[in-house]
Amino acid sequence: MASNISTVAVIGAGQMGSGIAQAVAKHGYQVVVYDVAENRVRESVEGGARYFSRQAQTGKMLESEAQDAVSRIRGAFALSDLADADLVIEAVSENEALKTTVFRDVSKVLKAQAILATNTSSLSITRLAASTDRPDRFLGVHFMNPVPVMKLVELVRGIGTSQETFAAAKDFAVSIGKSVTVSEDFPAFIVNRILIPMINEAIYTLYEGVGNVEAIDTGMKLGANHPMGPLELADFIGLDTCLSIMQVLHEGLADSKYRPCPLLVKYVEAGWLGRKAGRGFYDYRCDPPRPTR
Ligand SMILES: CC(=O)CC(=O)SCCNC(=O)CCNC(=O)[C@H](O)C(C)(C)COP(=O)(O)OP(=O)(O)OC[C@H]1O[C@@H](n2cnc3c(N)ncnc32)[C@H](O)[C@@H]1OP(=O)(O)O
Ligand SMILES: NC(=O)C1=CN([C@@H]2O[C@H](COP(=O)(O)OP(=O)(O)OC[C@H]3O[C@@H](n4cnc5c(N)ncnc54)[C@H](OP(=O)(O)O)[C@@H]3O)[C@@H](O)[C@H]2O)C=CC1
Repeated sequence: MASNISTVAVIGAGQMGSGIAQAVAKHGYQVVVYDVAENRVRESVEGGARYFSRQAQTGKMLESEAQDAVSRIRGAFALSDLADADLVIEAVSENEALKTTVFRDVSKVLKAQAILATNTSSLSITRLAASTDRPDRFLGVHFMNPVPVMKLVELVRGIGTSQETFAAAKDFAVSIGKSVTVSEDFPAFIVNRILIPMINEAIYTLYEGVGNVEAIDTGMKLGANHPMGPLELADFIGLDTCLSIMQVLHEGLADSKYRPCPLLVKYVEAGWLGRKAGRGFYDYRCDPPRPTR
């Protein structure tokens, strides 16, 4: 475990917050998970129990280790329950106004020395830091989905992030078994600057009728050895998140090559957000999932 960090709070109990809680609890930290939706908190804690039970069943953890890990994740139903956190990882939806409101509210209950980290996929770390009471103790700690499986964490300093904060976050990421890369604070950082325009291009390829969903995904899986096709991956990430990232790239870099595909906009407007909504480029209510185009 990293020195000076024993309790980690996760705000936002969606797919990323829940995965972060599992990865962190697995490595000995106490974890507190908070979400505005109480049912999400319960589902996240239950999801953690299922994850560790599978780890024990498949021999990846001893039964006793798995049970200990489960007991380290607790749900929180008020921000005041996060008061003893040494590190807070914010993983609410990719919306700047929402995130700054969360930082303002949580700052009131945190210890002065607590580190505040954001799992944002694209937003300016410096600008988010400026909305907090601790820009020196603020940074981007960008996990990849699914968190328990993916090896990388991208670290991003804001202009005011202190060296101590950066070093503590790096030690923490390494202590939970992740490899670290460092990105400068530019829209969407490194991984998403490259990955999400590729996904957007796949959606244009669909929009312009070059190929259907199946042809595009099969092409990239078998032709480029990607583990998931780009449309399957977009559904996995969440189409709302993909659109937000494209908008940040488009506005932040002022280059038309980042224009979000109108079909992506349409799917998000329809509420077809991908796997988490039951429908996106595939309909997950069918088994196996059926392409929607
Ligand atoms: C948007 C952003 O800001 C940044 C991002 O995250 S971009 C997205 C980055 N992620 C990717 O690109 C993921 C691409 N996809 C993959 O790598 C793979 O399809 C995958 C790892 C998700 C699944 O791999 P797979 O071989 O097809 O499936 P499967 O055999 O079922 O799973 C492999 C392992 O992952 C585990 N796994 C799969 N999904 C999981 C999840 N959601 N949570 C926990 N574990 C999971 C499985 O349990 C399995 O573990 P074991 O090997 O220990 O049994
Ligand atoms: N999806 C991905 O592949 C990746 C996403 N990220 C980033 O992680 C963050 C979360 O993404 P993801 O987990 O996919 O999104 P999800 O939509 O799965 O989860 C977001 C969660 O935040 C909750 N929430 C909304 N407002 C608040 C609030 N005020 N306080 C607490 N919780 C709130 C949402 O609740 P409700 O649904 O009720 O609104 C939801 O449970 C985003 O910044 C995203 O860019 C980073 C890496 C990869």
